[in-house]
Amino acid sequence: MSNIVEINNLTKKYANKTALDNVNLNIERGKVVGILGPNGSGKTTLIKILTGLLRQTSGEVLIDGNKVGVKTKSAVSYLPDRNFLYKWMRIEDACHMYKDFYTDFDEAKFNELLAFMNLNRSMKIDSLSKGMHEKLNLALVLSRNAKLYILDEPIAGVDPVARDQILDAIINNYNEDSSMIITTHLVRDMESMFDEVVFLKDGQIVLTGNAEALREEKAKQIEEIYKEIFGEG
Ligand SMILES: Nc1ncnc2c1ncn2[C@@H]1O[C@H](COP(=O)(O)OP(=O)(O)OP(=O)(O)O)[C@@H](O)[C@H]1O
Repeated sequence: MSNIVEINNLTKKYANKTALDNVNLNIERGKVVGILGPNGSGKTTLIKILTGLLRQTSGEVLIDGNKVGVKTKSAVSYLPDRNFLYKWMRIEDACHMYKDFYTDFDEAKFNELLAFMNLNRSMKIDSLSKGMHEKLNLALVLSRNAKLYILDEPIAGVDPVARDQILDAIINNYNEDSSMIITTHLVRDMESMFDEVVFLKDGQIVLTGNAEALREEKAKQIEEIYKEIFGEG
């Protein structure tokens, strides 16, 4: 089984909106895949189906050969696009929560990542800035020894210094035996990380391929291809 993710004819409809329209996608093990698209293109819907937070309307999703469920949830380490920690906590408590929830949580790695992010265990969650929150959340998510990491908009809304730190943490802590899916509309900052890219427009994949091959074929950066597809300046 070489694919960590297999998505066949996936459709998700909300009441009067088709958010994903017959999506087919395979993701090979050991790859970093960028899911690229502007607001409303269906990125979060796709991620929520992969993580089991939402049910599809039709189609099939397999992670590591299994339908999304308890087994796949334990194989996936997920960074949601919003904060998931309680305000009363200190970083210390967040660490304990993760240790209790996930048997694959590596506390030593977490401590290393905290130091790298200039955070410490006694800090209170409600005193953290948005960038600090994002760094903490990422430190928690990357400290699991998961088969698949899913990061939803990991650098949205953080300043350039925090952004660089977050990108370095992802690059330095990515283990080549695992796979990573990252959604973003901040393509310029992230494109060097991607092995594969998937352009999602109005719930459909309009272009996908190896990032380097696409750059060569089109003689353009991924960012320029993105602008061409989505018409963003
Ligand atoms: N609970 C919901 N009920 C109805 N429509 C929804 C719901 N959630 C999302 N949608 C719609 O589905 C489409 C895809 O939304 P989704 O959040 O997946 O996009 P996205 O690419 O993640 O956007 P963003 O970058 O803004 O998070 C949008 O048109 C959105 O309005």
